[in-house]
Amino acid sequence: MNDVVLEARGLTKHYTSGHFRKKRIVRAVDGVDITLRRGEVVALVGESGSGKSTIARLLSQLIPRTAGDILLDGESITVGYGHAFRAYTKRVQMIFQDPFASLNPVHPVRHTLNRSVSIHSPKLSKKEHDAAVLTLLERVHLRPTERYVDKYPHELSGGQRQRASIARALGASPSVLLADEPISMLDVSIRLGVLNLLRELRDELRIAILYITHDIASARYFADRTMVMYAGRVVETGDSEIVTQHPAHPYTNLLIASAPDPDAEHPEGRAKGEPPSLAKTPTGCSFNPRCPFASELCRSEAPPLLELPLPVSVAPSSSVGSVTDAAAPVPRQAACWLYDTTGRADAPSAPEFVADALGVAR
Ligand SMILES: Nc1ncnc2c1ncn2[C@@H]1O[C@H](COP(=O)(O)OP(=O)(O)OP(=O)(O)O)[C@@H](O)[C@H]1O
Repeated sequence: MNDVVLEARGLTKHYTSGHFRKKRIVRAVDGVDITLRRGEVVALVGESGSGKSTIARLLSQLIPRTAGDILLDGESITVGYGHAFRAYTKRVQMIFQDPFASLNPVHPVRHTLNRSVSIHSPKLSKKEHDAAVLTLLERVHLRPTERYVDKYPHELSGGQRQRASIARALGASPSVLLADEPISMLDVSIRLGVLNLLRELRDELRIAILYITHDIASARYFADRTMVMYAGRVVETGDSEIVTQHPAHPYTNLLIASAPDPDAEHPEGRAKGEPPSLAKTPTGCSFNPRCPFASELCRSEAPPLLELPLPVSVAPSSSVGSVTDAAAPVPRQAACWLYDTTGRADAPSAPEFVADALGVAR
């Protein structure tokens, strides 16, 4: 069974800024491949400015792409506006960081959900329509639904507002949710509840979810697969447990090492050093100025995404269960010359964590 719903190949977005001779090209997203499957959460992790939100806007077709292809149910699709855009939006919905962005402050929740239901299911009777609105609230656990339906956004807590905006997105019965930092503005104590709700939607409605976050620890908890982005490119991708427990790319290592302490006063956390300007990325690997292991090769040539073996400790054992029953292992890749197997003399020498990432006994 092919579970792929939404796919992007070579997704690229370059912004032009400045005028005349000072014109600069900002390479916000450069040649990114993403596959979203039914009933699966993919986390897109990276620092501010790495291009995560641009990917969400490209996938939702809110902005045009510079290059690359987007496929919905295997068919290449570019929508401009009008009917084609509305039909696409019905399948691919966005959830924003700030729930106020999708809830009109001057209207009660009922108004927002009425609109969502009537846009996406215009043929319902009045009774069916009203029931659909309450079902949406039930779906996001805003109970008793009769009470929440007449609340204004300012009468709801941050978590309740985010639940209402998720209900609004569900009004379209989407196949894909693009969730851009859906919990980062919420109180730490209620973040887990919202992630658990999204997980329920993944399992019960089999929705494909792209979860955008700067918090790699939450990716481990919530996502099936994790993609790490740096300066507009994917630098590591694989099963979330493997990427977060046996990171392969030096940048993923840095992100994990600087992961926020949840009890800290300012739990945002920051990796040491600064990401490059996307208008003037370094030659070779974009991460090389911050990388303690960079060699001459890293400074001169950008590494491709290289295929990595699964660590022995987590690789599925062929002696357990039937091979045909097992889900296909998630491919694991890193864009780093540390994993070059062609034996180039100018390649970097492997630090200790590489052995762990490759599953070689230490
Ligand atoms: N409309 C625009 N015009 C010019 N540059 C832009 C535009 N939108 C985004 N950028 C640039 O593209 C890069 C990627 O931005 P993006 O918002 O996708 O990153 P992000 O990883 O989502 O960061 P954050 O977590 O802060 O939202 C940044 O350097 C940003 O300044």
